[in-house]
This record gives sequence, C-alpha cells and structure tokens, in this order.
Amino acid sequence: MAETIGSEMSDKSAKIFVAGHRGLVGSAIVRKLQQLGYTNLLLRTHAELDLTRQADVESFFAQEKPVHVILAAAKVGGIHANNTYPADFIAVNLQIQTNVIHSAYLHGVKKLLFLGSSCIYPKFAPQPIPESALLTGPLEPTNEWYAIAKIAGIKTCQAYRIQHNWDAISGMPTNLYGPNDNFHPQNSHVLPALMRRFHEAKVSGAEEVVVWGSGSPLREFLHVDDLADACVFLLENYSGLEHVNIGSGQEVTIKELAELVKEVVGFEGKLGWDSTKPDGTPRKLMDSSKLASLGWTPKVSLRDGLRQTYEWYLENVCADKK
Ligand SMILES: NC(=O)C1=CN([C@@H]2O[C@H](COP(=O)(O)OP(=O)(O)OC[C@H]3O[C@@H](n4cnc5c(N)ncnc54)[C@H](OP(=O)(O)O)[C@@H]3O)[C@@H](O)[C@H]2O)C=CC1
Ligand SMILES: C[C@H]1O[C@H](OP(=O)(O)OP(=O)(O)OC[C@H]2O[C@@H](n3cnc4c(=O)[nH]c(N)nc43)[C@H](O)[C@@H]2O)[C@@H](O)[C@@H](O)C1=O
Repeated sequence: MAETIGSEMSDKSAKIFVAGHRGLVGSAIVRKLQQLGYTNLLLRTHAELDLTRQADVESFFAQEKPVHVILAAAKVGGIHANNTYPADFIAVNLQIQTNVIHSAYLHGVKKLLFLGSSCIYPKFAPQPIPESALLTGPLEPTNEWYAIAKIAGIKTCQAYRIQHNWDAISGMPTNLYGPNDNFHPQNSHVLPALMRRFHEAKVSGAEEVVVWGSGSPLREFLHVDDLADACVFLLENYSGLEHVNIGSGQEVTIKELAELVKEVVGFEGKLGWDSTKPDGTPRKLMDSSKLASLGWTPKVSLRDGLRQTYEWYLENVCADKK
C-alpha cells in the first residue's frame, strides 16, 4: 500500500465516526472537521455506546457502517492516575482499541486513525525521539501499563495492514492541552492541574501553590487544535505502516511551565515543591521531522495556547468566573 494517499477524505459527506468526541482530543477533531465542511459525523457518548463492550461495538458498526474512524476514546490521565489505576489503563484501553479496530475492519471502514502517546517510547530514549525508538528499551514505570496498551494499538493497526491490506494508521501525540481538558486536581495532566491550582489560589488569596516533583523534568506541549489539524492532515496525506510522531518542538521544564501558568493566571504568591510526588520520564521530546517532511507544521505557541485555554477555563469550568 502506498505511503501517501491524497484524496481518501475528499468526500465531505462520507460518514466519519469520531470515537471520544466529548474529550479533549475528540472535541477538537469534531471542531476541525466541521470547519473543513465535513457534514456527516457519527458521534456517540460513552453512555450511549460503551466501547469496552464488544457485542455493542459490533452491532454499532454493522448498523452504522462508517467510512472513516478516528479513535480518540481511551482511558486517559496524568502521572498520578496512571500510577494508581494500572489495571484500568491497560485493560480498558486494550478493550476499546481491539473492539473498535476489529469491527471497523469487518464492516468495511476505509481508513482508521489510532492515537497513541509519547509514553510508548523507552524512558531513556534518544532525544528528540524518532519513531524508530519504539521497543528499544524499558518503559517509564509510572505509565508502562498505558504504554503497553498503546504499543499494542500500533501493532494491531500494523497487523491488520499487513494481513488484510487495510488502511489503519497511527499518530503519536506529545502532551496535549486546550479546551475540554480534564481539570481534576489529582487525575489530570500537569497543565490543567496547575491552571486550576493557580486560579483557585488567586481567588482564595493563598500565599503558595505546591507543584509536584522536582520541577526539572522536560515536557513538550502541543495545543489540541494543532493536534486536530495534524490528525486530519494524516488522514488526508499518510497511509504507511509506521506510526507518526505529532509534536510541537516546544519543550519546557515543569518549573518553567509553572512560572508561565502562574503569569497567565495572574497568581502573585510563591511556588512550593512536593518532592514526594514522582517526576516520571526526565525528558520526552519527540522528533516530528517525519510529519514535517509530509508538509505539516504546528501554529499555536505555548503562551498563546495557555491564554486561550485559561479564557476557556474561566468561561466553561469556573463557577466564580474570576
Ligand atoms: N491528553 C493528552 O495529553 C494526550 C492524549 N493522547 C491520546 O488522545 C486520545 C484522547 O485523549 P483525551 O482526549 O486527552 O482524553 P479524554 O479523557 O479527554 O477523552 C477521552 C474520551 O473517551 C471516552 N471514553 C472513555 N472510555 C470510553 C468507553 N469505554 N466507551 C466510550 N467512550 C469512552 C470519554 O468519554 P467519557 O468522558 O464519557 O468517559 C471521552 O470522551 C487518547 O487515545 C490519548 O491516549 C495522546 C497524547 C497526549
Ligand atoms: C501525556 C502523558 O501524560 C502522563 O505522563 P506525564 O507527561 O508524566 O504527565 P503529567 O502531565 O501528569 O506530568 C508531567 C510532569 O508534571 C509534574 N507535575 C507537577 N505538578 C503536577 C500536577 O499537579 N499534576 C500532574 N499531573 N503533574 C504534575 C509531574 O510530576 C511530571 O513530572 C502519562 O499519563 C503518560 O501516559 C502520557 O502519555
């Protein structure tokens, strides 16, 4: 099968199933597809269709027969959630992806995009991390269960491509943020967690905000609107066996991130550090040159993306509205 495909997504009325459409990623993909004029989006909430239930997924595909599938439904969380609920992170993700990929194949879906994560790579992978670093060393222990499920997802897509000549591709996003993120105080990722903590400290007049770990780990952040754009770009332009990294190239330490979020939120107190919390991977900058060579680049800077996300947070999450 060719490495690029061109017009697969040219029919704007083709039925596209966006699994996980109310989440951070799925909602951004829906916005992007709507902006581009796609008119036939197939959407189901978790309550309407539990993707861990194989028989329900099978009947759904038999009845609806989507043409394309974007798999953005998953059990997702930050370092604490991954470390605390390993059974959920491995089992739910294996179930969702196996059910959706198999039913999509059986019921004639033309193309499927699976989403993994930068945590699939070894803890001490070369930096920036090329796609070829997959399965070359031990994983980061705090998220190895989730990572194993995501690696299995990549391999499932590859296996169906090899055995059935079926067009399943995989994108590996770096750490994401933006509207509809999860702002849970413990289970979320660092960026929404800090935004909420700084905001609540500003409102309550607290003197200090405590940040987890040492502040030294490096993370690369990508705004979810850029990710959504990259997903549609890949569906339109890529049809290869290997997964594709999706990063921004914008890397900051957690300390720098905390200072930036503090400034955007307007908290004027001090930063404290909780060294009992894990740092996780020391660094995971993706090498996104493969995606760049196909012709895609990100647009949103971290500072602009943080400002936009904080505005969204004030309007949509806060009862106090500043
Ligand atoms: N957020 C990030 O920083 C990153 C995310 N990714 C990947 O992007 C994808 C989407 O993540 P993200 O948008 O952040 O996650 P969210 O938690 O924001 O959204 C996940 C979505 O999946 C749905 N879902 C979960 N379980 C089920 C189920 N059993 N049946 C049906 N729907 C279900 C959720 O519905 P409900 O809320 O109702 O349960 C929700 O709509 C994942 O594959 C993730 O690995 C990759 C790298 C970084
Ligand atoms: C996307 C990615 O997300 C996870 O990996 P992670 O990058 O380690 O994610 P994180 O955002 O939770 O933490 C990043 C860093 O930030 C520090 N940190 C400080 N203060 C808070 C804080 O308040 N909350 C959180 N969550 N982290 C904090 C934290 O200690 C760590 O050093 C996995 O789910 C993984 O599977 C995955 O794919």
